[in-house]
Amino acid sequence: MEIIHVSAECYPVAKAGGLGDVVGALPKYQHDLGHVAKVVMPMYRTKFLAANEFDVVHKGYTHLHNYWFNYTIIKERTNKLGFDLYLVDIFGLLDREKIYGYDDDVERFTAFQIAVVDWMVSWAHQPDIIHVHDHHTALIPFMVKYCFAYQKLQNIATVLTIHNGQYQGQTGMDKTVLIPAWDPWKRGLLEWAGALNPLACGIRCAWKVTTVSPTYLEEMRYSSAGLEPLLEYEKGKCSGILNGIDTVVWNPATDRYLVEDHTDVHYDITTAEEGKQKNKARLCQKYNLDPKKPLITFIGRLVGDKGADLLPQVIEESFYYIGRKMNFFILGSGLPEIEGRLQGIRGLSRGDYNTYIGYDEALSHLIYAGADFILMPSRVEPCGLNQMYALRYGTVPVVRNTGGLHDTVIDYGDKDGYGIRFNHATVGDMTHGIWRSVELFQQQEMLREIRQRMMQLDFSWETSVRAYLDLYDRARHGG
Ligand SMILES: Nc1ncnc2c1ncn2[C@@H]1O[C@H](COP(=O)(O)OP(=O)(O)O[C@H]2O[C@H](CO)[C@@H](O)[C@H](O)[C@H]2O)[C@@H](O)[C@H]1O
Repeated sequence: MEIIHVSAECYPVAKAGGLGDVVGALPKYQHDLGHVAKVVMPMYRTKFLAANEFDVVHKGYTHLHNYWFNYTIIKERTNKLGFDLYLVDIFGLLDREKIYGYDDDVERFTAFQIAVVDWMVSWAHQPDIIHVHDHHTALIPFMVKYCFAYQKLQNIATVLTIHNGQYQGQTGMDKTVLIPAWDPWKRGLLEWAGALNPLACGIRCAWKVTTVSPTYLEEMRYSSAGLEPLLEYEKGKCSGILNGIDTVVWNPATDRYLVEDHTDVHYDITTAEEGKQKNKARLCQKYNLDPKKPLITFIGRLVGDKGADLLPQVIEESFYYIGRKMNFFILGSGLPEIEGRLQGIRGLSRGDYNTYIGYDEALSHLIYAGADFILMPSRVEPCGLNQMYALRYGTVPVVRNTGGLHDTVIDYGDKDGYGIRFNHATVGDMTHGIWRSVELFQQQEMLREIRQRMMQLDFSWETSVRAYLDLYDRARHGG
């Protein structure tokens, strides 16, 4: 099968979160099973671009309403990522350092999608599947079906994966003029709740829709930022497929970020205790924390969906009610008020709290390796990768029982369990989770046993990749 993934992110080219991880891994595993998997993404000005060699494969000229633009498609020369990588360059729109966050993001991602389909129309052959990811690429299923210029592509099966349904890309209906001439009778497919809603449009127009865990699909039917009735209506074509993790990138025995001049800080299941101690010592030394106390961490976007707004109060209350028995370390960036509060409470630290505000891939790997616990108090968690990375690195996930966290973490109090689960994204529930972490840390023998159990778990792409292939087959042949 030939599968074209269209995405705004792909690790290691450009990543802002879990979307990048998934699009950097899934095609690789599809390729390993003998399929042709291609990734098409915008050509941002990232380090990857400067550090690698590319060939120009296509040049085109098209338009975004009355703005005509040239675009260029370049292909990474060596296929070093394990799949064919294509980057779309549009001068003045995509040639920026950051992925998101510009005033003209609607125009940028619409132009990107137009360039992708315009290029595909010129192909001599047709791929079997166009797989789009999240709202930035979710207009493509509509465009190939109803834009007059792209009719040649209308029989290609389209699949939309929802990595996070909270972000839908809504904008004014006036922006529909940006989409090249389309069947006016289909206007209703673009509109949801009075706005142009690319995610809702993708859910309606894609041949199949997936969410990144089965539980999240269930949850979306009663809580999905306004899309509930749509998910209920379209449930026949939706399925939940749990993400896997890239076990080559995320392996404590070979992790390229775990390097310390001349000291081997890698570890596997047989050397986990010692290996984690060494990484913890490095982390604690660097950030002025106490390696004798449990190290409880958080990595992620500092937004309400991740429960990050609760962290400052939880940390303060934990110190007050449980005592200074633990360290906290937070890595993240997001809403300025949460960043500010987390930085503000650094004044409370007695060598047991610190934070790094920003995005740092290498530091995140050191945290998975060196921490004892990772906190995920998410209000919404479509799948969550942090807990799966943590499990592979022998770090106990302390999670709210929701979405993909429900599907991947069993409380250590239950049969064959290994994590700590709590039910509500509240300060009380989280603080109780922290208290249980501190208690568990004091029972070192049990913690060792749990660590062994966690590190044996298999969250590789193996199963999920087959589920996607099966879904593609059903999309192509009906069913
Ligand atoms: N400041 C920082 N520095 C370094 N690394 C950082 C970082 N902040 C986050 N990361 C990294 O970004 C990734 C986060 O992935 P998640 O899947 O947990 O969340 P995200 O909400 O981005 O993804 C969405 O898509 C994914 C993929 O489908 C779903 O798992 C998830 O539930 C959904 O919300 C991890 O690799 C993490 O280490």
